[in-house]
Amino acid sequence: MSAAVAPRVVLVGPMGAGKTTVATLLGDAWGVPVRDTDADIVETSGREIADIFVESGEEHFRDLEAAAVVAALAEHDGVLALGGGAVLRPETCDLLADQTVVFLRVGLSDAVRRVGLGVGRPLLLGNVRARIKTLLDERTPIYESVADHVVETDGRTPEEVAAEVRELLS
Ligand SMILES: Nc1ncnc2c1ncn2[C@@H]1O[C@H](COP(=O)(O)OP(=O)(O)O)[C@@H](O)[C@H]1O
Ligand SMILES: O=C(O)C1=C[C@@H](OP(=O)(O)O)[C@@H](O)[C@H](O)C1
Ligand SMILES: [Mg+2]
Repeated sequence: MSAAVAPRVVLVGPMGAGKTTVATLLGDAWGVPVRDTDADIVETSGREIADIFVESGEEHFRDLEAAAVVAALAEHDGVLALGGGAVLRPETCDLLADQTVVFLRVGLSDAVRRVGLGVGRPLLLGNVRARIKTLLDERTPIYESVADHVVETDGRTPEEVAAEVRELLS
């Protein structure tokens, strides 16, 4: 059974897919609030994402992220953007089964172009292109498994992507 409060849409996908950007455009278009689990984690922990990874490790970040997803799904009825690795936790995927989930797909070249040097995204430290390729290979099947809709973002502007999401959900 769906919760009484539920996001209108949950955006998933890799770093650089445009989840954060498109969430804001959708919120503006629909006139609903926007949440992003990365921003929620920064606010509740008082630390930047990169600092959490460096000081406390990825697993601790994933714990905070899983808790941020639970809170957002329970409290928020607007647009919700997840971090790219949120789907690594099976309990998060289970929760997404009751939600309307859109997978913003991005290919390797566009993702690399968009994240640049990966500043602020600690998992990309080192060879950004090689790291993104590994993450895309590992995670694409998970994004596909939780998604109700897949929207391609390569070669498209965030506005075009947001327009397709709006059309899909209208
Ligand atoms: N469709 C797009 N085309 C070009 N650049 C984009 C697109 N979507 C997002 N961007 C840019 O890519 C970068 C990463 O976007 P962001 O929304 O933070 O992605 P995510 O939250 O999925 O990691 C930002 O600089 C953003 O302006
Ligand atoms: O893919 C990941 O593991 C991560 C994605 C980031 O969010 P975006 O996907 O919004 O960049 C952020 O949560 C963190 O750097 C880890
Ligand atoms: Mg983001």
